[in-house]
Amino acid sequence: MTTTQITLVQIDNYGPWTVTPEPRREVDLQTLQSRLYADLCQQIGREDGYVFFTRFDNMIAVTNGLDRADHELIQESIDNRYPVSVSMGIGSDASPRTALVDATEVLQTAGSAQDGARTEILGGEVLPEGERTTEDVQIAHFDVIDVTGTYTDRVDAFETFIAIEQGYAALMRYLYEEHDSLSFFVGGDNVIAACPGLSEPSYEDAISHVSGEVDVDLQVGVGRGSSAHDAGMAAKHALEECRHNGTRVERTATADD
Ligand SMILES: Nc1nc2c(ncn2[C@@H]2O[C@H](COP(=O)(O)OP(=O)(O)OP(=O)(O)O)[C@@H](O)[C@H]2O)c(=O)[nH]1
Repeated sequence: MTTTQITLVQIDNYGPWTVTPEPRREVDLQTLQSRLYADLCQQIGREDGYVFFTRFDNMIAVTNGLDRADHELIQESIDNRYPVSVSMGIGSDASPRTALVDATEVLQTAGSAQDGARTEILGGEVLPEGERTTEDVQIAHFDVIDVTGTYTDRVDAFETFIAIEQGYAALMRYLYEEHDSLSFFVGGDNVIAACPGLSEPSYEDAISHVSGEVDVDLQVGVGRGSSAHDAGMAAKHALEECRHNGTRVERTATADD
């Protein structure tokens, strides 16, 4: 069984900050957001977690292996170096969807995202070290089959962008509603999903659904591990197997098999 630890990272009181004392230059906000995301990638990644930019003001991380002190250190470091601070809510569950619901509740219970008095909240429980297993995280790494030949080298860049985004939208909704999974666009033609312990037919169904709905053809590599990094690397290797074998779904074997 999987147990995904999810951390919701929310910039404190960001809405008011973007317009106080008057609206700030958009390019400066974009620079701040992308630097903060890169920073979190590095700090969470150092502990083998993954973070996804999501809406930038709210970012979602898979943080199996990060304890409370790791979270605190990241918050302190951000506070010391940025004009904004971040709050973090943590949740753990077999279902990534439920883990995120729990993580979200931690912050919502503490107050509004636009409450100037609610800053640097850290709440929720991390997975106790003794309860972690080598199969806690399941990561699925999707990409569009031959995006280069079908889109990038053939149609204009915006047509390609629309096709990729539509594939992403169809996939994220299907995996969320049918399989409690959280999917994130990570650039190029790639989507990474944090999933519960799904079997191969579930992935085949997801790929067929996206193909039927928006005519975008996907392949997926699936991996398990004790952390997002471990599971994600296994998924990348499995995706290479898809490319090598011409298959749609490849999954590294797990103890559940
Ligand atoms: N984030 C991320 N992006 C990747 C990765 N691999 C490729 N990309 C991106 O995806 C784009 C397309 O690369 P590929 O998916 O290898 O190209 P393709 O033409 O679809 O070829 P096949 O995947 O072999 O069908 C690249 O330009 C990168 O932007 C990855 O592991 N992670």
